[in-house]
Formats: sequence, structure tokens, C-alpha cells
Amino acid sequence: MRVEGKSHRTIWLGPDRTSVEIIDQTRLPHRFETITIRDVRGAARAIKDMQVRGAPLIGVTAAYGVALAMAADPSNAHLDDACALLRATRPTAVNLQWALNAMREALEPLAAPSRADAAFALAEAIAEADVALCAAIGEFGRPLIEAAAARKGSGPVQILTHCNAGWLATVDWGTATAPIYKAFEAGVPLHVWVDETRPRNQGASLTAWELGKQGVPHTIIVDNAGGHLMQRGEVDLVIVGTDRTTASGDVCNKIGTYLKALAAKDNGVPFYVAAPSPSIDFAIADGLAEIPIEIRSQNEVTHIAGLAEAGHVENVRVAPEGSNALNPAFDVTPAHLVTGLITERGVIAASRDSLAKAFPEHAAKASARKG
Ligand SMILES: CSC[C@H]1O[C@H](OP(=O)(O)O)[C@H](O)[C@@H]1O
Repeated sequence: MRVEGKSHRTIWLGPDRTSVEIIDQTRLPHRFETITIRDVRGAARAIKDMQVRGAPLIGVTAAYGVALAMAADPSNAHLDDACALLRATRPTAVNLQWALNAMREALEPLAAPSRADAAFALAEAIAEADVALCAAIGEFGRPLIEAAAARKGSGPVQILTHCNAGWLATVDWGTATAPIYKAFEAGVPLHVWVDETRPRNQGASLTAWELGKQGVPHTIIVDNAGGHLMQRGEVDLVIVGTDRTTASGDVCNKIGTYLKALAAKDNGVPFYVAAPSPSIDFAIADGLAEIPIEIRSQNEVTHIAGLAEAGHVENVRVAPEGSNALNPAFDVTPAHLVTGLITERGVIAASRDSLAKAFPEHAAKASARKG
């Protein structure tokens, strides 16, 4: 998307084509800083420390990480080590596994000397495919917002979103924000309620920054205000992202998503999930039982990142010394609470049959693997 008049993607090849540039998202919204990743360890660190985050972008960064590894040492042993290092960074977003499997399947049959060029080409193709997937999600999701505007008759469509499933979480457009950007560009009057999304505030720090840069009207709210607004008719629809959606339509997303889905169900508010196919795990059905939930540092709960007077970003303690904290980074929204999945192939029901019909090749591949 455009930032300060320039078109920006979240990840791109360095000028020497043997390094990768990323936006350091831990510095936003206070500082727009890019960093250069020169090896697979740098890629792994960027994912684990959430300098890059968001399911699609995690997958793309891992793909480039494998390419950097092949540039250093294209041996089978190093390919295995690189994939293991990247796989261990964050467990929940299935895009990471999807990207690593795609890289491995493409590279293993190749002779070592040709692997680096092939790996960079595939990583770039995965990045470009993400842009197209998200743009398609935007086009299929836009009519949902237009229909809400028509139902309202007057006033902006009130959309609530959680965490950051914006262009910062992908290569461009975002997933949940893609329909918002497309509708906004089409002139649909809209306003976005931005869940701050504790503990890392991806909403307040990233989604609000994105929307502000694109001129989209928005208001930051505390996570616990969403149900209150829905009860008062202030939310026309909810659109969120996903880190892993199962073959039966269960949706794993940032912690707090499930509570928004419950409030939406109780108030008759449509609850949509923007779900590109690399974020769908066709190999599993039961999200609660089968999706690994990342448990992150207690410090993310006991401290909050802010901009010090001196201009640097620092963590400030908000909890007493000695208090424990538990920090599950994701939760699972069961399919029956999901109004629809906005995919790159259309808006579909959150059900096994709909997913298998929309993505028959993926369902067949998963079924064949099960034997
Ligand atoms: C477009 S998927 C973005 C998805 O990823 C976020 O998690 P994190 O910031 O921890 O990577 C959040 O669950 C978003 O919905």
C-alpha cells in the first residue's frame, strides 16, 4: 500500500539480490524503519521477534529465509537445518509450514548449484501470489460492505476488526483489510472500529497506522468494548484474519477473536473471516484439538511498548513485580460462529463441504495424505 506517497510492500529483495529487506514492525507506529536480512538466522529472528508478523507474511519471510540459506550452502543438510530453524519460530500460522513444504518440495529434486536461484524465484513467486490472493479477497469481500451500506441507507458502514490482518500482515492489501481498502476506494462510506488487541497492540499500533496512512476513517477501542458497541447497533459487520482455518471451518486467530465472534452471534452481527488458501489447513478438522496455540512471553502482558520522551521505543511495566501472567497468542472460533469465509475464490460457508468444493485440489491432496 502507499505510505508517504510511496508504494510499499512489507518484504522485498535487496539491491544485491542476496539479501531481503523488511519493515521492522516492532518500531511502528512511532518509527518507520526497514532492516536487511542477510541469512536464514536473520529471517528466523525476524519472525520469532515479530519484526515481521501475520500469517501470510510469516510464510513469505520463511520462503526467503530458505532462499538465503541456499545462497550460503545449498546442501541437503543445510536445507534441512534451515527448514527446522524456521519451523521452530512460531507454531500457529499454517502459512509457515505451507511455505516451507513448498520450498522443500521444489528444491529437493534440484542439483545443489541451481538451488539458490530457484529458491529466490520461488520465494518471489510466493510473495507475488500473496498479493494476488489478497487483492482477490478484497474484490470478493467488497460487495459485503456495499450490501451493508445499502441495508443501512445512510451513514458509514461500521466495521470492526481485530489485531492486524492488514497489508502489514501480508505482502500487500492485507486479508481482512483488503475488502475495506477496496470498498473505500470505490467510495463506500465506512468507518473501522480498531480493536487495540492486547497484549502487543497490533490493532492500535499497526492497523490504526495503516488505515491512517490510507485515509480510512477509524477509531481505536479497547478489546473489551466490541461487545458493548455491538449491543448498541454500532457494528454492522466484523471482518478478521486467520492464522489457521481447518478443513471444517474452525478459525484460529489472534487471542480475543473468539469473544468477538460470541458477541457478534449474540447480537446478530455478521462475522466474516478473510481466509486465503495458504492459511487453510486441509489436513485437520478440529481446531480446538489440533491447532497448536503459541504461548508467548509473560513480559508482553506485564509490560507495554511505548515511545519514550527521548524518542526510542521502550517497554514499560504495567503489572506489579512478582505477578505471573499467561499469554496465549491465539484462540479458536468454532465454525458455527463464522458467517462466512472470504477466500480468493469467493465468499463461502465455514464448512467442510464448502471448503472442499471451493478448493477440491487441496481437499484431495489432504485426503490422499491421510490414505
Ligand atoms: C492476515 S493474517 C494476520 C493474523 O496474524 C496475526 O497474528 P500475529 O500478529 O501474532 O502474527 C493475527 O492473528 C492476524 O489476524
